[in-house]
Amino acid sequence: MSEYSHLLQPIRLGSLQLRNRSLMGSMHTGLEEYGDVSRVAAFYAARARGGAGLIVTGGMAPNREGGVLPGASGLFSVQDIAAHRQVTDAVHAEGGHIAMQILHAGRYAYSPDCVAPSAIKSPISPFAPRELDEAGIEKQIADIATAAARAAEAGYDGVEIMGSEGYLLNQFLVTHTNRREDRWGGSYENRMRLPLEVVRRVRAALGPDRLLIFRLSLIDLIPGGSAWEEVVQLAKAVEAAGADVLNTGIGWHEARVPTIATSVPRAAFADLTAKLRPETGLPVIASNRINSPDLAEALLASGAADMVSMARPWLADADFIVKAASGRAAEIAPCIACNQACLDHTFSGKLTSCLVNPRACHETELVLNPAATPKHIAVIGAGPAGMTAARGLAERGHQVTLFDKSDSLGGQLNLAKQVPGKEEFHGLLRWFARQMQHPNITLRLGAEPRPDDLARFEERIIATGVTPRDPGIATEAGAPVLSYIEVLQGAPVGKRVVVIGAGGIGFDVAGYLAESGPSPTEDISIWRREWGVAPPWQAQGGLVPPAPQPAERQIWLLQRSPGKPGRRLGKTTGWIHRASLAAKGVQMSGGVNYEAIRREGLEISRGETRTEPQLLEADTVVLCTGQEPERSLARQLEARGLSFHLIGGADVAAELDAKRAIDQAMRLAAQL
Ligand SMILES: Cc1cc2nc3c(=O)[nH]c(=O)nc-3n(C[C@H](O)[C@H](O)[C@H](O)COP(=O)(O)O)c2cc1C
Ligand code: SF4
Repeated sequence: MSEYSHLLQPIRLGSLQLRNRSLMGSMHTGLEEYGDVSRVAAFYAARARGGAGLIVTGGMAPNREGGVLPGASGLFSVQDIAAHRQVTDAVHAEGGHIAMQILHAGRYAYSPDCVAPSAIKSPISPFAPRELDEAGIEKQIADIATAAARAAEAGYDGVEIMGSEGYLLNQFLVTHTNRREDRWGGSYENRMRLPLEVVRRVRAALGPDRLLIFRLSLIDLIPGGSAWEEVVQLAKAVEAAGADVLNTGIGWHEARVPTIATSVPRAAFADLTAKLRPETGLPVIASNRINSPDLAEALLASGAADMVSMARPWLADADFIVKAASGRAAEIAPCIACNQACLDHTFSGKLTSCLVNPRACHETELVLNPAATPKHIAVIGAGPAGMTAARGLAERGHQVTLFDKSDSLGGQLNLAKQVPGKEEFHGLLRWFARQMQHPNITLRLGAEPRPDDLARFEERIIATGVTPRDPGIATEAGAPVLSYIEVLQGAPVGKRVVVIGAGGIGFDVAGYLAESGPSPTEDISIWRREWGVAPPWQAQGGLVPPAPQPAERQIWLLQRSPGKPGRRLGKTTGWIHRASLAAKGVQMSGGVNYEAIRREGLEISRGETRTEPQLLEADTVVLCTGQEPERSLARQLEARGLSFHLIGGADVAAELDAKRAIDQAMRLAAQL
């Protein structure tokens, strides 16, 4: 029997028989708007081939006013059906099943034409919505039902109605956004009316045989959000209205609690799904931060859910289930929940991909074909760029020798994994190490090759990474200065610390120094206290006041440029880092000039006018002032007349950027 016997067990949902219990959760990738349906079809077909039991598409708008963005994809007319048919055919040809998600964004639509139950602007949108009148409400319901009928015609096995994350249906449910006094507002019965009417009409449009999934918000994480009893009441009513399955939705987009970031403990919300399961007769699906077959299996075995949704893990590895089912779980590329190439891209209007798998959403164009002429290739530097290049080249049939001067693989990933909230890097390093066990890769760790050693290779790839940049600040002899590398390698640090540089590394170092005791990511009760998530799920919206966190150290995090520190942090994660450090008492400040590092601390002045110097007393000053490309070997090769390719930090080292490094390495490996 497989170690994943629960995960791989078939399940019947409505009249649909699925081959296993894994659901690829809905993700709007931006591919749909690219205008090349074959790429969308290839993206989903790869996941069907990789064993996904059921795929749910990214949210499709039922009409123009309901689109997340003005150009958002949808099923607006019968003309759109043929394009969607290509996608469903491609998935079915691989033995998979696919449902289309219908998402009406309501006041979250980034458009001046957005609509909502009441004219209350969302804090995350510049547009105030128009309050729907009776006819407007009927139009939205009818458009959603029509989209469902078209989905059935396009060959989808069913639809998922997006009822969570603060979109239109969710907006009707809570008084936070629904102040109506007609039959669509007021009592909870009235506020439930729209979602329930949508379910009834979608069921009628689909007929009895297609699947109807309702994505239900189990915890809104906003003030005035639904209470648990209301969630249960809605679940029962949705069942009675004709849904087949309940999928878990967590938190509104405007919530100030992280719900999918890497610092969120794995399966942090699965106990909500477990609590809902006995309340209805419907199968339930757990979601959020479930990223390994072991965890999915454990949840199913414990009876927490009937199926497990994984969204981003299917970006990181299109062969998730095939690998799990064939004893190759260790080869599954792990989603580290960084959001850097997926959600951050979506929110910047860029095509989604994946930091660990740059082929995600580039299936047709970034292909590792067998090499026409296999070569002997040296890769110098075993960080993420070097390892990605080595593996890609090896898969294509090249013979690769991978050198690194240190005794271990991973380069700067070994530092990242020390940071509380970045525990996923341990798994990423294990996966990379496993990837290097390829018959075409020879590892030469603890080796610093000289140009003469490299002359015999047909290609040379320099991935030697970075060295910390010297910021050129006047420094008194004996001043207590450390580099971020020394700190993350465990050098002793005092109780009063100034961190110079508020980029990603500065934030990581401040977080590392501010945390004593167990990491909240590894202890869910600490995490809940830190973010004010109510453990017994009784509080309205699931929120309680966060517990104050005693500060172990006095920490300053400074940056030279004026304005908000950490502006270049991830679009969807920057606020989490700022809020987390603020809660730990870290003082963040921009517009700071570093005058001198003294034995007593850091002397600063402020602003362009350079105010009177002030001494920030500190026992340790930590430099997080950027990096320089490490190119000494490249220069030696140049002098020797040997050609080479530069990748990763050795090429561009403005800020450590594993996403760019891995993408660049993979593209080079595909070309050589
Ligand atoms: C790039 C991206 C786009 C998403 N788009 C949608 C969407 O259109 N509809 C939806 O219900 N959820 C969407 N989600 C949320 C996912 O379905 C899922 O709930 C979330 O990623 C947490 O699950 P995971 O940890 O398995 O990724 C999106 C997530 C990502 C990363
Ligand atoms: S970019 Fe990061 S969060 Fe997104 S799928 Fe890849 S590893 Fe996961």
